[in-house]
Formats: sequence, C-alpha cells, structure tokens
Amino acid sequence: MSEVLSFSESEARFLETYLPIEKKDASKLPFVTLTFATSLDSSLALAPGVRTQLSGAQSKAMTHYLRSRHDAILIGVGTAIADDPGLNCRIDGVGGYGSDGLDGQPRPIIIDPSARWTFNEQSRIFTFAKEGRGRAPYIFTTNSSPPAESVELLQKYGGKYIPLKVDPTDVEHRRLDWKALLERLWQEGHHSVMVEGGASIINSLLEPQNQALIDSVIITIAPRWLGQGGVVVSPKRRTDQSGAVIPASLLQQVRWHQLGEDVVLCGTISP
Ligand SMILES: NC(=O)C1=CN([C@@H]2O[C@H](COP(=O)(O)OP(=O)(O)OC[C@H]3O[C@@H](n4cnc5c(N)ncnc54)[C@H](O)[C@@H]3O)[C@@H](O)[C@H]2O)C=CC1
Ligand SMILES: Nc1nc(O)c(N)c(N[C@@H]2O[C@H](COP(=O)(O)O)[C@@H](O)[C@H]2O)n1
Repeated sequence: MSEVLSFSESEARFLETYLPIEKKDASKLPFVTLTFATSLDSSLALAPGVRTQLSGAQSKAMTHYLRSRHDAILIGVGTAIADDPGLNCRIDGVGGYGSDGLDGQPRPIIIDPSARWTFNEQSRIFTFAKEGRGRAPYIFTTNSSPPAESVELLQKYGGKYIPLKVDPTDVEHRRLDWKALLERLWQEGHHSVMVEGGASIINSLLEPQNQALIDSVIITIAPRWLGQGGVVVSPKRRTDQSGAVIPASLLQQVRWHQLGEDVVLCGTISP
C-alpha cells in the first residue's frame, strides 16, 4: 500500500475560515482555493519539468487534508508532464485509505489546451484510480480529436475530455476563459476546487480580470531559496488610472501558521 498521511481536525483548526463553504450567491461558481508550495524566491520547482519537493511532512499532510475538503483539484499540463502526479488524497480514513468508496477523493482537473499530455494505465493518476484510491481526471482541451486510446482509457475509469472555452478576445493564444471553466465545473457537480499550479496557471488566475474568482489563498512557504532558473509565481504588473505601477495583488484577512519548518500563509484576495 502507498503512503498514508494523517492530519487531525485539531491541527486543521487554523484553516477553518479559509475552507470551502457553500456559496450563498447565485453565481453558480465553485469556491476556489489557490494553494501551492513556494520557496523564498517564489519558485515552485528548480527548473521547468523538474519535480521538486518543497513541503515538509506536516505541510504535505495539510495539502492532502485540503484535497479531502475540495471536490476537485486543478493543475496545468506542464505539471502533469513534469510530475506524473497522483492528485488523490492519501489521508487516513478517506476513501481508499481506510474507508470504502471514493468519499473525500477530489476529481483531478487538467488544463491541456492542445491535448499534449500522454498517459497510460501506469501513470500515477490511473494507478490510484485502478486501485479505488483516486479518481480519473477530467481534461479540458481545445483539441477536438484527442488520441482515441486516451479517450478510451479515460472512459474506462470515469474520466473524460471536456471542451475548453478560450477567451473570446484572445482566441489566437488559446487563453482559457476561467469563468466559463468554473461554470462548467459547477455544472459537473464540483462546488469547490483547489488550484495547485503550476506557475503559468497561477499567474493566469492572478491576472486582474480573474482574481475575483479566487475565494481563498493557502500558501506553504519552505525555508529555502531554489535559485535562478526556477519556475516562478510572479503575476503581471498592474497600473492605476494614472499609469503608476501598483502591486499585482494583495492579501487580506491574513494568518500565518507554522507547520514543522514551513510556514503556511492563509488569506483572501483584496478586492
Ligand atoms: N510547489 C508546488 O506547489 C507546485 C509545483 N509545481 C511545479 O510547477 C511546474 C510546472 O509549472 P508550469 O511549467 O508553469 O506549468 P503549468 O502546470 O502551469 O502548465 C502550463 C500549461 O498550462 C496551460 N495553461 C496555463 N495557463 C493557461 C491559460 N491561461 N490558458 C490556457 N492554457 C494555459 C498551457 O498549456 C501551459 O503550457 C512543475 O515543475 C511542477 O513540479 C506544480 C504545482 C504545484
Ligand atoms: N503542496 C505541495 N508541495 C510541494 O512541495 C509540491 N511539490 C507540490 N506539488 C503539487 O503536488 C502534486 C503532486 O501530488 P502527488 O503527491 O503526486 O499526489 C504536484 O503535481 C503538484 O501539483 N505540492
């Protein structure tokens, strides 16, 4: 059996006000948590394509606890290719880890505009799906004819490709329309989603027109610099009406909590 993690309700108390709630507005959009682990120089990984462990044991368990509290977990294709991730929840007591069924297991969502991620039964997501310890992914793509064997494998385990709507003002770059994507997730029954990365996905979600879609931010900061050449979270600059540069984004309702050697920063995006 693969690793089993534990994170108790008492350890999780500091997270409570940042966790998904059923939204009372009529937006029909899921609760969105932006969450990732970063170095002191804002890097998620040592270099593009390099899987890099930043979280210590306790903050890793916290991430898995967060997975158990969300209906879906979203990454970009760059991360799928680099990490061959499991994207399941390996917390003791969650479906497949001490209880039957898939209760507590989030749906992996992968943004793959041109369907370039190649996968098979041995890919970690499918290994977990096969063992009843995770779900098969939904892959958002603009490619109208992804490989037949990929379609078949997804179908076999309950995953699928979903057409990705692009920003109508920027069709050339196939930039995703975040609101349309989130509306579709809601329609699929996913009322909360944690966006884990990578850097391009996070930088895109932090663009001024998208920030309002983020309900909560939970960032693990590891006490190390990764150095130049890393995969960096650094959203586009903003300017005010006079043209002066202002911060790209600000957090409010901020709370810091130490877990092992890491610190976890929670907040909400300031409007
Ligand atoms: N430390 C952490 O918590 C995490 C680290 N990572 C690391 O991040 C690295 C991957 O990051 P990236 O290279 O930035 O890849 P990524 O995972 O952000 O995927 C980038 C791809 O996603 C698609 N994409 C991104 N934004 C888009 C948009 N607005 N519209 C349409 N398509 C869009 C494009 O196809 C793009 O090539 C990996 O090395 C991985 O290990 C990933 C997740 C979490
Ligand atoms: N929270 C966190 N800390 C790190 O140090 C990480 N490298 C990541 N990466 C994210 O987790 C995914 C791997 O998940 P599995 O353990 O394979 O289920 C990886 O793809 C990133 O999204 N996260």
